[in-house]
Amino acid sequence: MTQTKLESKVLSVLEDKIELIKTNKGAIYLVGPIQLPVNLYGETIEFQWYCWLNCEEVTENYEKIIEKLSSVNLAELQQSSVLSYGDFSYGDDAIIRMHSICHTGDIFGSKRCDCGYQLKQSMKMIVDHGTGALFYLANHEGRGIGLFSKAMAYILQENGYDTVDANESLGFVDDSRNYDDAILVLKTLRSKPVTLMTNNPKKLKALKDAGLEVSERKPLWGDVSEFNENYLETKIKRSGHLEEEETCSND
Ligand SMILES: Nc1nc2c(ncn2[C@@H]2O[C@H](COP(=O)(O)OP(=O)(O)OP(=O)(O)O)[C@@H](O)[C@H]2O)c(=O)[nH]1
Repeated sequence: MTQTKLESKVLSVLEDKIELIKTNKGAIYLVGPIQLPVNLYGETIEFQWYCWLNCEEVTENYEKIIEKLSSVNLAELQQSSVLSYGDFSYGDDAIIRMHSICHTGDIFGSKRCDCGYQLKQSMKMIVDHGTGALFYLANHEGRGIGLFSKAMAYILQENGYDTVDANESLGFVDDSRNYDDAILVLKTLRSKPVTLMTNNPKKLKALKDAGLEVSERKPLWGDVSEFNENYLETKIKRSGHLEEEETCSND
């Protein structure tokens, strides 16, 4: 597609739904909220959906950004998004999840990990809680190694390596995920404390280091089977994932 001049109606409809968030590498353009009715365990639940795009260009002239979209092959890249539920900006008590994309677990329902279970269960916990958000982090595949390298890591795991050794044997660190952009989006959407659903202390630390108040952590274990028991055990023994529920201090 070629770059075209926008109709004024298109611009006026879209620009109210775009927010600029400055980063140290440029900007995040956050678009939303968009109504998203979701089929969650057979029930239709109304979420609010936002998506964001990272750009080096920083401008409040959104026309410049929108006009470029058709000439940049965004489908070849990954964009992250967030589903919010209830009064996420102002509700006193909100529960959130920073979910790292897992093509095999989230989409195919692979039982080699617990990701698909965690995704659905966290959405259910948000709805049960009444207010919350699920951040779906699209640049986190394979703990940051990407899908193709994860396939390689799986082959190594079929040959006796655990998750950590497999990543490291391919020249990666065990976990290279970064939460900075998601945290900036979270801060834009909400300033009050949050409860975090995770077993991973690094996610807690990332939020606290960014000055966010995390009032509580909710663990998210489940869907244990013969296919993922070694993977789950490696998370606790080697990656430092936490087993028990606990209240977080904010120091
Ligand atoms: N490299 C690698 N990544 C995996 C494997 N299985 C799942 N993943 C990825 O691991 C990420 C999820 O990380 P986990 O360690 O399961 O969990 P976490 O996100 O650190 O912590 P929780 O918040 O408790 O889920 C996703 O990006 C998955 O794609 C694997 O065998 N090897």
